[in-house]
Amino acid sequence: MSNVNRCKLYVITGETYHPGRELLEVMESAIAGGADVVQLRDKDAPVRELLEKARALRELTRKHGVPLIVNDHPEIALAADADGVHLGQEDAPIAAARELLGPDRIVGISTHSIAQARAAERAGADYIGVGPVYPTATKPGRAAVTTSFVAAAAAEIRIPFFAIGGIHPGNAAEVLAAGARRLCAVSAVVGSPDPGAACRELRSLIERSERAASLGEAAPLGEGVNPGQAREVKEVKEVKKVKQVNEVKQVKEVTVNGVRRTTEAATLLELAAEFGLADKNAVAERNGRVARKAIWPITPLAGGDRIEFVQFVGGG
Ligand SMILES: Cc1ncc(COP(=O)(O)OP(=O)(O)O)c(N)n1
Ligand SMILES: Cc1nc(C(=O)O)sc1CCOP(=O)(O)O
Ligand SMILES: [Mg+2]
Repeated sequence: MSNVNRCKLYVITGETYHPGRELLEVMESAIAGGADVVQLRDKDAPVRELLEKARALRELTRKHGVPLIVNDHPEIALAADADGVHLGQEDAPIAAARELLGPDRIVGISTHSIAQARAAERAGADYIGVGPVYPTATKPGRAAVTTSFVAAAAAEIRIPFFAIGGIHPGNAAEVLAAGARRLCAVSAVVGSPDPGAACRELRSLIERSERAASLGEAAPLGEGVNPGQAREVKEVKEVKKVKQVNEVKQVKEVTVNGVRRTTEAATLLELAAEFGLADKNAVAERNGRVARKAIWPITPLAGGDRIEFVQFVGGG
């Protein structure tokens, strides 16, 4: 079965957003635009109808090599041979879904606080939803968790997380800057007259944020970045470094704004979170080089590092 690690743009069905257009046509357009994981979510359909939709989406997603997740119903996920199930905090427990679906299918869960995110990771979830980042008509009445939860998840959670809730091309950059590497959307995609175009916009923002993340860190203050091969080599090195630091949490001594302290933070974002800066308008310097906020999640910390944080207040 598939894994979600490689997935960046998660699109969930929402038929009320596209009256007069077929489910399969809308989702095929989303996939063509770059949706790389799809969820069947239908809160109103009777079970038999839900199973039919799941089977139809299974055929479509299989044709395109995209994982299919079924919302709420592990048994329908199994019957339709979907790749996995998405659970909410009030749905079946992760362990029960895992028992039914086995070790290879995907079990994801919604989280609305860092405590729930930690619990999901401990319980063996394959991924979590982090949201709703913004208020959304798709989930009325649920309070927004804001980008501060995104930043906290980026600093701490090691399984993949998808930021969800009110995300659209106009605010996705803010969510990505807070540390999200994966986005999830319903209305912005399936409610768009051109779901493929909406996905292309979201994907291009994700890819731009990834590029910014891997480019920025090596640039000394005021100096440009060399394009081409050097960049690719550096990207690979950065990813390897972050993987290594994420595997082993080490106590290290660093100097922050001139003051020595010990920390277990593995990345600049984790260190920023210790100072309450993860969701603030701030910039950092690491060993004399500017590290823009977009790259904090992938900037490793090493013992002896000298970090300067500058927080901007009142727009200045
Ligand atoms: C990827 C993803 N994240 C969150 C949700 C919401 O799940 P839940 O809280 O169970 O609410 P419903 O979708 O069931 O109304 C999701 N479906 N997918
Ligand atoms: C179904 C759902 N779950 C959420 C959560 O935070 O758990 S937010 C959400 C709705 C997402 O839809 P849209 O992209 O239209 O805002
Ligand atoms: Mg649910």
